[in-house]
Amino acid sequence: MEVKKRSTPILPWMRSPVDVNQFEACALNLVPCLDPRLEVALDKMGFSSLFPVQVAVWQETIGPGAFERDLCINSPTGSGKTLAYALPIVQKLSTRSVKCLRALVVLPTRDLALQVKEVFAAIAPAVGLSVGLAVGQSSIADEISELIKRPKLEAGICYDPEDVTCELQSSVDILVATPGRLMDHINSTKGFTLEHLCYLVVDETDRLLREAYQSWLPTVLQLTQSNEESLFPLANSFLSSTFGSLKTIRRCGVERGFKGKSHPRLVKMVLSATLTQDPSKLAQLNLHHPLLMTTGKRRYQLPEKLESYKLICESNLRPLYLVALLQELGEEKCIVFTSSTESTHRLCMLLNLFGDLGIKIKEYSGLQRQSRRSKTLKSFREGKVQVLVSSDAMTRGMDVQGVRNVINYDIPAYIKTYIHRAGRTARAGQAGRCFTLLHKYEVKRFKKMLQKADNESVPHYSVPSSSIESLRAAYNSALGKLKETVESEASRKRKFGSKFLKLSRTKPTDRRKG
Ligand SMILES: Nc1ncnc2c1ncn2[C@@H]1O[C@H](COP(=O)(O)OP(=O)(O)OP(=O)(O)O)[C@@H](O)[C@H]1O
Repeated sequence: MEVKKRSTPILPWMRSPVDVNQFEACALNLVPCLDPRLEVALDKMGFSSLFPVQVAVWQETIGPGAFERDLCINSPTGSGKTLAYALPIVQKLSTRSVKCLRALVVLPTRDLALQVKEVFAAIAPAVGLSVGLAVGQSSIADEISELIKRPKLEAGICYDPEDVTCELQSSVDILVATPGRLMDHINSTKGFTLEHLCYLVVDETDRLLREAYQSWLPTVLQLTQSNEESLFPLANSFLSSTFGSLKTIRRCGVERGFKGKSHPRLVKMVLSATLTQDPSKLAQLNLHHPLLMTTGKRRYQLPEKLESYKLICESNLRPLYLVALLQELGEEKCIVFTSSTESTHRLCMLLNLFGDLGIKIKEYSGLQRQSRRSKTLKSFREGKVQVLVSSDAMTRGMDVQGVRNVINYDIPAYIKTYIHRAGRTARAGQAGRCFTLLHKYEVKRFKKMLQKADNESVPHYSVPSSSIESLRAAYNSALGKLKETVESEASRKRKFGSKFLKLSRTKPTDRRKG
């Protein structure tokens, strides 16, 4: 007997969203109330107009009725969600007189946070605001010195650091952070406070809500609520004593509160191309009278100029089909997605053992060190690398100019994954293609999955059999070399592992230092 899956009830406020499709792009000089300094900054970025989602959010956040409601923005990949929240926040903070941390943007990964920081950094200085980053890219000490301003000590007078804590002040107005590093600063950085926070952005919300990351969200919400509401009275008294006398409208509101609520309240903006509708997940955000902004009627939407194709092949011939396809695509920037870090590593090695394909291919995955990943990403952005073989580390939010093609070497398990992977191309109104390599038994499942994004028919893409045949000899030789490379890697790991084990047994303190 078929068991019917119970559908999750939709929250009432989600039933009447604002449709972003009703908005049109708007030339910068026609955007109401836009600060002329920000217009110049946007112009320098090469932007001549605001995209529809940016116009829709601007309308809700600037002018009468501004930010009366928290915003939940569900708009396709590449539609410009970053600027949609960055621009109103920067414009709203442009009139602030005292520097303190007033806007916090949280993202799930370091590379994404870096990307978003660049957007803020391109506009915020134009109105005298500074932006900080807390992602663990540098040592915690370096990060603290970027984020917290120390008082200038008079020559010859030596203060005890405990005595100067009341003078500590934030060096930044806006902070872009990953949850882990944010929690490090909350727990141990003197002078780091969220008590003046006016704006909280949770980007890639569904991903961030899926993982608890040391309870970062409840902690942030508690530290920004009025004293009456706080479950952390000790934390609040610690913060008040460290921050001393700095009075902002927000802080006074938090202190006084009104019926147990702070006023002005903390404004929240949550965004994703696949925003969750799960009431229990959304409840964690404690949204105030939320307004849903979405594009079209469908829950999942692919970019307008994205073309999706399926390529059917035998499982054991997939590498051959991939190489033939890459050869057809030539030097166009392309991302190849696999289902795991392990297969990313092996596939990238195999492709590089194929002989001279005339394209530079690199790996990008969670298995690698951050420094290595950042270097690869930079080369890919600069066009020195044309093909990136990636695990799902590259799936969400990453914005690389000129990516014309995405290839799903492994079929994604969920429509959400398909949407985010495919969304690395066809961004900002550009055209792009997404190819999915399938075994014939996977075709039905793939079709069903894409129907959820209103993509009924995905045409076949065929690679001439002559191309496949001509690659067979090179493939067999590459497979042989791959076996040798994998074996030598494994023996190196074993050697390193036993050395490390010996060291860790004899010198426990050294290991901790390392
Ligand atoms: N007004 C604009 N004019 C021209 N280009 C823009 C504009 N706004 C954003 N862009 C560009 O559009 C691209 C996509 O923007 P962004 O990364 O914010 O998309 P997104 O909606 O957040 O996508 P994702 O869901 O994948 O994270 C970026 O390259 C950005 O520079």
